[in-house]
Amino acid sequence: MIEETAWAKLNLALHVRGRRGDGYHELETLFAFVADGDRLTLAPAEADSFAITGPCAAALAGEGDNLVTRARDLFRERFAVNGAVAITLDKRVPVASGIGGGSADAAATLRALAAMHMIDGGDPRLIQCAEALGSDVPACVRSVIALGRGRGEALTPIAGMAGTPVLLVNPGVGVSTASVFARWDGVDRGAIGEGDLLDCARAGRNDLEVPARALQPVIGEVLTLLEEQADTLLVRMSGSGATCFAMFASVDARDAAARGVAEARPDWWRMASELL
Ligand SMILES: C[C@@](CO)(OP(=O)(O)O)[C@H](O)COP(=O)(O)OP(=O)(O)OC[C@H]1O[C@@H](n2ccc(N)nc2=O)[C@H](O)[C@@H]1O
Ligand SMILES: Nc1ncnc2c1ncn2[C@@H]1O[C@H](COP(=O)(O)OP(=O)(O)O)[C@@H](O)[C@H]1O
Repeated sequence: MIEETAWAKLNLALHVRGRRGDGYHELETLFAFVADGDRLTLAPAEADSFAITGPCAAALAGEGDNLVTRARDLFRERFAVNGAVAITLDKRVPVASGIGGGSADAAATLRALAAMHMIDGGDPRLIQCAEALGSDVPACVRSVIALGRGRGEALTPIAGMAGTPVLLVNPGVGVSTASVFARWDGVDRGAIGEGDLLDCARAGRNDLEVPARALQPVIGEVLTLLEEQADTLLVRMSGSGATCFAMFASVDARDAAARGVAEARPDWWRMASELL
């Protein structure tokens, strides 16, 4: 049996640089990953099966299609391997929430199947599978801090900030990534700078915040609540929202903020963790 964590993805900065002819947008983004997320379990079996459990499972219950089974099928096709597999997805992060839940699940499935078939994690066919499954999936396969370009798949790993305490907060509303991109105003506000990661992130922005807030104004309340917490290093919305995060100078500051958020908004989803 193989267990994999689908580490949740954060965009420390997300600059939209232009619209492309293929329906995607040209991005520059600082990807980071959280040491927690959904959990995948895979085991060889007599017949294929797929079960979803966990606190956020209900949001996916009605959907026949899942990025996990798509990743499984594509992997088998590209690597020409057989063998049934029983997969369980413990869904712990909210669906359609800007932290790459589905992308991270697909990536974890690819990593687990590669391990099961003794295929190297850097095999170009694995990266091709990832690119075919979604713009964020290649970054999620590697799950290291990286600058992403293109539609997010062209990656340059960068150093810094592993272990930084982080708090993720979601107000319980799903946001469609395609709808948020469609509302971007088309203005290129410039590149991400070079140098220290935290300085670059702080000087950067999330260009999808304005369009996401237009669809879900509650995102503004999440950002305000996080900004009110003590000792934050960076407060920002991730991806196309609605999850926002704060990075902290200490574990104590993060834990105090988690208590503060729980008290103010007991109905909002929270995850206290640290950067990978
Ligand atoms: C915005 C980001 C930032 O990391 O994250 P999430 O909000 O999804 O977490 C990503 O670019 C999302 O990546 P991913 O979720 O893999 O998107 P895909 O399945 O490839 O595309 C979904 C839709 O988003 C839009 N899209 C996505 C990526 C991109 N560079 N330009 C786009 O315009 C397109 O409308 C596309 O049809
Ligand atoms: N394993 C999965 N987890 C989450 N969403 C999934 C999964 N498989 C398919 N989806 C679909 O992908 C959509 C985007 O979900 P998700 O990847 O969580 O978005 P985001 O990257 O914005 O957090 C969902 O609305 C859902 O319909």
